[in-house]
Amino acid sequence: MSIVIKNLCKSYKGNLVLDNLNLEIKQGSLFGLLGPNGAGKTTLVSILNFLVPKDSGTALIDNMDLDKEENKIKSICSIVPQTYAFYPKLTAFENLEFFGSLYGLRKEALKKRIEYCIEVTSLEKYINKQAHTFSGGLKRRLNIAIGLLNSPKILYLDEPTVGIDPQSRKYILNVIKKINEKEKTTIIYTSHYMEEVEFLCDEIAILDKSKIILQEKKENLLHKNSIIKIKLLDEVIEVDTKDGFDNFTKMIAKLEKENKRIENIDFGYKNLEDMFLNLTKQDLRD
Ligand SMILES: Nc1ncnc2c1ncn2[C@@H]1O[C@H](COP(=O)(O)OP(=O)(O)OP(=O)(O)O)[C@@H](O)[C@H]1O
Repeated sequence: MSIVIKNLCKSYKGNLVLDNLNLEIKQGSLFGLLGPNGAGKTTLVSILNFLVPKDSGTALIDNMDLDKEENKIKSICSIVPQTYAFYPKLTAFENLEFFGSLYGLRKEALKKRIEYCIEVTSLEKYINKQAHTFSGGLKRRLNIAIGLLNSPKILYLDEPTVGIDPQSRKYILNVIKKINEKEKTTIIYTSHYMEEVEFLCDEIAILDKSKIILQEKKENLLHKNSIIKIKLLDEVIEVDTKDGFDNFTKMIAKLEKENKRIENIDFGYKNLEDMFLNLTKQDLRD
């Protein structure tokens, strides 16, 4: 279930949020969408889920046109929003039953799907408790369980680990990995937590100032991280240190022996966060 976005534009009252945005997400990908506050991540995800209208541009979801196949697209997609999307006074089970019935699930099919969603998110002990009594981590898990009810082929998760402790975060990340691996669900994951995205995603894009400023496979990004550039007077030597620093120390010794003068050494980005801050610059966003 691939996603192909072309020249997507969106403004809110003259404030340009998405400017001719182009993006491709492959089927089965665990795709990390990063960006500073206000970059437009939620707007993009909301447009793809018919929650916000676009101004112009096209999007194909599994080869279906966003402008023409709303119902079919809705039937294969699901969004787990940043905010809690359930009724606090209902129990977890009642919430799942209610939202499952909105998807047209009935009787045995509904029961089976609810059981699956409860199992994946380990909510067994809490299904008869009212949702407002849940901890932050449990609320997030219930949000995800609801998002899985329609067996989505594409699942959008908008900052699903905000405000929860490291244990719950780790648990939720593993749940998401499992869904991607077992059900081959394409996952679009927005987050501010770089280490989460580094752990979870196989491809990463950064949205900043209304454009995609980087899209790369994670392995390529990590490979770039391991490259040290030694700048001489008239050449740049790249040393890959992914297997350790032996190559680097050998190269330095060789250059010394050859009496080559080193002008500068660029150690690259320390990690994804370092790269993110470098690319999006460090100024504070509103
Ligand atoms: N309904 C709206 N009306 C007017 N402006 C909006 C609306 N929704 C979002 N915006 C503005 O659009 C810009 C992008 O917001 P959006 O929520 O899409 O960004 P984001 O990348 O998801 O941010 P965050 O990481 O803080 O959640 C922001 O400047 C925001 O203030």
